[in-house]
Amino acid sequence: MTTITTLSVRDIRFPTSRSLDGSDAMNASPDYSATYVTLETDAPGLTGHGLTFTIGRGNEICVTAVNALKPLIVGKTLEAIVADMGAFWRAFTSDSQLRWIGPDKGAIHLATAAVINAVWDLWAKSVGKPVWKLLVDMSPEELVRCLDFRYVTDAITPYEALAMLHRHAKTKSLREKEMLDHGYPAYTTSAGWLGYDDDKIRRLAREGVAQGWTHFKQKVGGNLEEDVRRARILREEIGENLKLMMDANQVWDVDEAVANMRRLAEFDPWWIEEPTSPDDVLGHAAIRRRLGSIGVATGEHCHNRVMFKQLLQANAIDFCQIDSCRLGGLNEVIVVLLMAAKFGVPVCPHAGGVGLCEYVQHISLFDYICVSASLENRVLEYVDHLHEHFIDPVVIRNGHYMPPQRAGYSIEMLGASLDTYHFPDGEAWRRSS
Ligand SMILES: C[C@H](O)[C@@H](O)[C@@H](O)[C@H](O)C(=O)O
Ligand SMILES: [Mg+2]
Repeated sequence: MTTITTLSVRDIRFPTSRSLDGSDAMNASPDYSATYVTLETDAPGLTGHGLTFTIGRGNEICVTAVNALKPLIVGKTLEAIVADMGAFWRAFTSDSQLRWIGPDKGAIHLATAAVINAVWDLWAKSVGKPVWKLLVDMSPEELVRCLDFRYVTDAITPYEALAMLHRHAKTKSLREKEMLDHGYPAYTTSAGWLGYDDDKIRRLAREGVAQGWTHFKQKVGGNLEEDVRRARILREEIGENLKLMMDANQVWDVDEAVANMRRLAEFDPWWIEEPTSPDDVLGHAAIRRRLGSIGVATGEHCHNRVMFKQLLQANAIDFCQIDSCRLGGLNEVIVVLLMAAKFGVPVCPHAGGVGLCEYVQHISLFDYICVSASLENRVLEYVDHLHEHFIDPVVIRNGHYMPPQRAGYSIEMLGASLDTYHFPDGEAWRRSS
């Protein structure tokens, strides 16, 4: 038996706002941050790691929320948890006094993701596999037992999920081999941050094309004429044939989104991401209907499976952008992957931030190998920041994520980075104050 003996949590922040990396129309100066969780066990050398991504001051609230969740996990055995992961997830998200400040949303749900993902990391390490491979090697029955379908059975039942997983089970090994050989297709956001000047955008786009990227994302939603100018620069650099996506990070009202995207349509955007409030399901549906040929993408702020269910039922999205920390960890992510596959909507996970690329590669590999069995209209986000702080950073080859081989969820950070960027007393922060 392996008992989880302690949970510790750290407030880690990177001063990315100084270079405006990660800046967008809503988040002018984010400091990419992580609420970083470590689960110690009584098994020699076995620890689990998880994080939730935030962008600065909110991080301390997530740290406090993780501390509140501690009694729900410390003292449990790994064996008892994984024997019925679905039941564990249900219990973990059902503590009545903590659920009151959710339910299944906000700081408590972000904190849930950090802990739940740490459990997956621990589980995968205990069997010596990367998380994607742990999932791929499970039978459909074992997988479905990890999930909680509460509130979504009107869209997908566990029986349907089982049937969907069985449909592709026989051909799994072909897709696994394909992924190991070629990797999972990705797109880059690195050239398009709102705070970058024109020269930097041009240089980064040119470098991106030379590196083999085929899909580029641009931030929009500031001044419309500036958006137009930057889109022109990007199109000049990437040409007509590569894909350009736009991301407004929620700044527009519905009518504004339609009007502004009609103006930007001459640059042939493949999708408009977060055109309006992430909670406005019907608003997304209206924008999608009115824009016609421009796809609507959202999900990085979609906080639970119920919201995704509604976006899918309302035909509101062309691309489903799950976030590995916004949802309550991998269990809830898998429920959304299954629903999206049932509705025929491709999943293009949100990444970037700190650690999100490391997480979502596992999710997209599993999605392709076991759930969707399709790469059509699917690209995984990539941003080239902060990977150097991870023990097992992502590997990109020719615009593709190469499957990680090391056991776990690839989210463990280097001890020196944890010390340097610890807020507020790490060296990186002491220097600045
Ligand atoms: C503040 C962040 O960098 C966001 O701008 C980023 O997550 C973005 O929405 C994205 O799609 O990558
Ligand atoms: Mg975005």
